[in-house]
Amino acid sequence: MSERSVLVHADAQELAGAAAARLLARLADAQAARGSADVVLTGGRVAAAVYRAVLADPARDAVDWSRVDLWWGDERFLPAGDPDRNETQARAALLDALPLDPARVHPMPPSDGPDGSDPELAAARYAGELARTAPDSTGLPRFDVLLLGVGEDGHVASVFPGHPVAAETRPVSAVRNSPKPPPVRTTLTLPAINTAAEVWLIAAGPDKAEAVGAALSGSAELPAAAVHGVSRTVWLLDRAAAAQAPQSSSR
Ligand SMILES: O=C(O)[C@H](O)[C@@H](O)[C@H](O)[C@H](O)COP(=O)(O)O
Repeated sequence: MSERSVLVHADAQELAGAAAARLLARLADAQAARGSADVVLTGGRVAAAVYRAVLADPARDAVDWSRVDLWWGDERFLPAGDPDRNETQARAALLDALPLDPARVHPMPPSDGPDGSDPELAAARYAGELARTAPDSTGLPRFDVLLLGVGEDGHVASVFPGHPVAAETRPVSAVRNSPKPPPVRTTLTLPAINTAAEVWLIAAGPDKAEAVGAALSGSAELPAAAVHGVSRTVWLLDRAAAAQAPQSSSR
């Protein structure tokens, strides 16, 4: 049964530093155990703060970045290099400064890539890339850590409450009419997210308090309430985002 931890930090800066330190330790442990590590990145302001904190953390050298596979949980379906792409923002915040193996960095396809402006084809292409590195018949790599931000509406990745993508069973899906701009995206779906060994939900600020509180209370209609790691689910919050968390949850 998946274990849940809820860790509350004084503010967004402390949260980002703690999440970064935890991520580096987890990647180093995965490499010690199996020689490599797979991490799934997400987008948004909080995630970008975590990436910057990883760059600033001296412990980043404890990870052999040439043996890390980087995936994305979702992407805005925009041309390569667009400043609004999650990949562009992750590269600027961290990735371009790391000695990564380019063959092990797996961005979701851009809208000017081989599939042109068809997000369904782009989603299928990414599913194929995932399957190519899968160690078994699941069609997915062994994700050691899958990072998620949390939207004010309780979305994670690009899985939005009440949107058809929330019921999708294929591992990767196109998203049209996203309530959060831009309107077209690609995303891992809830079943794919829930194959990760550890799922980390990272949220900061008062505007997330209601969604975080509802998700931790088990509000079934929220994607943030529906995600869990196979071995561990970790909520990394600042005090403002944890303000409505049920008391029993904080530890
Ligand atoms: O593409 C995206 O926008 C993200 O993947 C999205 O899921 C994000 O993580 C949340 O909306 C939280 O964003 P903030 O951390 O900026 O509030």
